[in-house]
Amino acid sequence: MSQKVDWANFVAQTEANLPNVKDKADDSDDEAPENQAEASLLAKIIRKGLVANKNDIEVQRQDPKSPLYSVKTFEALNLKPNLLKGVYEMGFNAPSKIQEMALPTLLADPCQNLIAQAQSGTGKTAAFVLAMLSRVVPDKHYPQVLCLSPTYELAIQTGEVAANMAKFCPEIEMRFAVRGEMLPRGTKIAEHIVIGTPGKVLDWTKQKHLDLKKITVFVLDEADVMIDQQGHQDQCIRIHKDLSASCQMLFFSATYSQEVMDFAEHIVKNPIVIRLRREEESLDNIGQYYFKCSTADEKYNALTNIYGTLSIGQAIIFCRTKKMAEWLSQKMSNDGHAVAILSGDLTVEQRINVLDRFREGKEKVLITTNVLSRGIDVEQVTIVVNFDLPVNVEGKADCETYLHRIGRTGRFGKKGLAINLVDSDSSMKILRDIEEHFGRKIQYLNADDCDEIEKIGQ
Ligand SMILES: Nc1ncnc2c1ncn2[C@@H]1O[C@H](COP(=O)(O)OP(=O)(O)OP(=O)(O)O)[C@@H](O)[C@H]1O
Repeated sequence: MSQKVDWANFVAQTEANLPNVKDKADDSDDEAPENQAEASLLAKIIRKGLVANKNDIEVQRQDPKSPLYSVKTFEALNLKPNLLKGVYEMGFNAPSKIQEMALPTLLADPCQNLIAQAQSGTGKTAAFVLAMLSRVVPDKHYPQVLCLSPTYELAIQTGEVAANMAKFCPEIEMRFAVRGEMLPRGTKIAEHIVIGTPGKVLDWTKQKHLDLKKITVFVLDEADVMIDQQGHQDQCIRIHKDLSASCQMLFFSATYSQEVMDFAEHIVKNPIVIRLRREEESLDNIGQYYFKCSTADEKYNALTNIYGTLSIGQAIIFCRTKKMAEWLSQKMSNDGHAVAILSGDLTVEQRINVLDRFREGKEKVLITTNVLSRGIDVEQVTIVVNFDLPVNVEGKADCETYLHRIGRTGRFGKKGLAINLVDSDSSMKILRDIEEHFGRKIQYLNADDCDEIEKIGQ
């Protein structure tokens, strides 16, 4: 996994790819406007929107309203020299706003508890991983840091970030507590950092492999879903109860409902609360559009029409259910469109394999469910498609999940696109509710109205 944001290279690559798409789309405009117009228009939007400004990140760093704005340097944040080396090796030149604001609290002595919210892709993971690595006392050979993630994939990704950052700290040892990891009876974990999912961690504490009493730093990533979802909530509360009173509690997420925030403040003693910007503002970098279709088949056609554009960079297509993801992937493959699928039905090995291939760019278009809606960081994802809009158990708009899904693009100051496919009055209503929730218009992508689209793309 590449941690380095190489904007210039990405722009160069994307621009190198664009003429083909444009040529193809322009030709098709003449010959088959019905079928190709959407692809052509999308290509224009991408040209204008995604590669508009080569110095974009630097410009954002100077803008006090940007999540990348920061007046400090990593040196000023008092990191250990070998950690600092690791941070620079990852290509991080300056901290983002959440890193600048959270790190003094994360590293404070005596320890401070923290509940932090900052938008997707602005460096939260990097911030808490730095704290985790900074707190380890290497010559004490027992688990001192526990980090919980909601999914297998996210736990592995966090471990990879930690391993990259600790490149010059070979004395720090880590272990994953995730599905598929087995320990012989009687084994006591001796690694300093344990990163895992709540189910496995609980399992290992019950079997006495893992002693939570000596944990000094507890990180809850995607804290809102961990607190809000019944299964996770029970497990997290049980784990939390076994931690010592002096353990530092660090909660991170891009979204918190008021209820979840109240609960978090109830279980975390005297926390510092950092909320960088209102969640709706985190949509700044992501152009949002929708296609209006009449039937599910039309949705499928719209998707295949823009397939060429999706694979300019990389794209993630979200479906509501595993069954739908399966159906879509099968149908697209049968029709000659290369796609990969990642759903909860795959084995652990298959899931890792698919994600690795996607990260390496061997797969351009990935179909998935909400299992990948949070935290997954793949630099080249330029477009997110909601084949189905996200809904909660009551069938109403799930705005948090929408934000997390589209946050798979537009990461660390980059531009991204979110395309929503709407096929019924009820899905139109969900779209309108999402618009209202964030106070943002989701633009109608009208294949017949080029002028309008040209304006949107600017
Ligand atoms: N200071 C930095 N300079 C440059 N790149 C950075 C910096 N901090 C993080 N990044 C990169 O930005 C991307 C997003 O960071 P990260 O995954 O930490 O975001 P996040 O806020 O945890 O996102 P999410 O809410 O989706 O979990 C990653 O590719 C990461 O390597």
